[in-house]
Amino acid sequence: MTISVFIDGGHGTTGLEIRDRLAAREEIALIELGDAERKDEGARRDALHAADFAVLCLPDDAARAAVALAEGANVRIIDASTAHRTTPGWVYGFPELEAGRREEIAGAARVSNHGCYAATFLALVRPLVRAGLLPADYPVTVNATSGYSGGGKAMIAEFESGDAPTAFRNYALALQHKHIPEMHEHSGLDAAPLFSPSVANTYRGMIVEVPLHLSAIAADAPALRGALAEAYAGSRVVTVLGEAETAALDFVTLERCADTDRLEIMVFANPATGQARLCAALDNLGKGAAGNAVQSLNIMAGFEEITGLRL
Ligand SMILES: NC(=O)C1=CN([C@@H]2O[C@H](COP(=O)(O)OP(=O)(O)OC[C@H]3O[C@@H](n4cnc5c(N)ncnc54)[C@H](OP(=O)(O)O)[C@@H]3O)[C@@H](O)[C@H]2O)C=CC1
Ligand SMILES: CC(=O)N[C@@H](CCC(=O)OP(=O)(O)O)C(=O)O
Repeated sequence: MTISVFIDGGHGTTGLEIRDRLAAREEIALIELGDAERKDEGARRDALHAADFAVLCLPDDAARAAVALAEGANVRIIDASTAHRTTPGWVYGFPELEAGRREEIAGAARVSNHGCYAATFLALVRPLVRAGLLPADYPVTVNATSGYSGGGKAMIAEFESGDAPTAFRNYALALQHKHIPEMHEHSGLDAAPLFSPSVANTYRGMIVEVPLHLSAIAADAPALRGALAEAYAGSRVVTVLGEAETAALDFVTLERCADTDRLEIMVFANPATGQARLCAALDNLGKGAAGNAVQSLNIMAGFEEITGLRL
């Protein structure tokens, strides 16, 4: 079977990454627009109406407009933007997050790709809330660092301007960020987490950490690790490091999963202090964006789920 795929925003950071993963695949025919046409509404409408699948790699407002342009077409859409991540009628496209989610993605006409920070956070927290190990009323804090490609073309240009502004900076200091609604809604937590993101002067990669006081949750590290391992058993994309593997680590680098589509989870803990750090690493452009979009496309089209992924 051959499917046709249009990447709207295909010249942007995420769009090019998805193109990289799809271009060589015989079962996929890409519908591509040249520089003169790629922002032309008529050309984009035609492409959206001609394609079996469209992947939107656009700013939020442009993604909403693309969905309107696709009205009346049979095209099935994966939106990589933030626009539809908590929108009724859209499936939250994180296949590993819930039992049955793959099947929902497989049958969906509208799938929203998860946010990069949100996916990494949810991968850590959602199985623990579901298992009752992390009480829904626990006041969760999320510390996260991204490579600068997370900010798209504009931030890449800023960091690569030849006069790199900084090695590392925090942001979202007004305690608002576009990923918080999906982090809250899909975690099962009562309250929104306190999200503390930062960006480092390296192109790609991400680490997300959730610190926990074990005395407040009545679960120890083996129980947390066990629940996470059970949640992702059999997945080649989301993996949980065992106790010995974790103990051998002195640090986790931002680049740990860079240039891959993997998401790796580690549970660090000290029984003497009763403290733990849930930690996960991925590539913001890999499982955080393009890798996950391709995984969802594979599921929707009935292809082997990990075809084209960098594992
Ligand atoms: N970068 C990342 O790590 C991640 C990004 N995302 C999401 O993916 C989406 C794309 O992000 P990213 O690739 O980083 O952004 P970029 O800025 O790198 O790319 C966006 C692309 O969209 C094009 N574009 C803008 N408006 C229109 C329009 N009206 N019609 C057609 N094309 C248009 C831009 O054109 P031009 O080239 O002329 O500027 C650009 O090529 C965003 O919603 C982002 O939130 C999701 C997860 C991670
Ligand atoms: C470093 C940086 O600026 N990152 C972006 C988030 C990455 C991204 O594009 O988020 P989506 O997954 O929602 O698209 C930010 O904090 O706004």
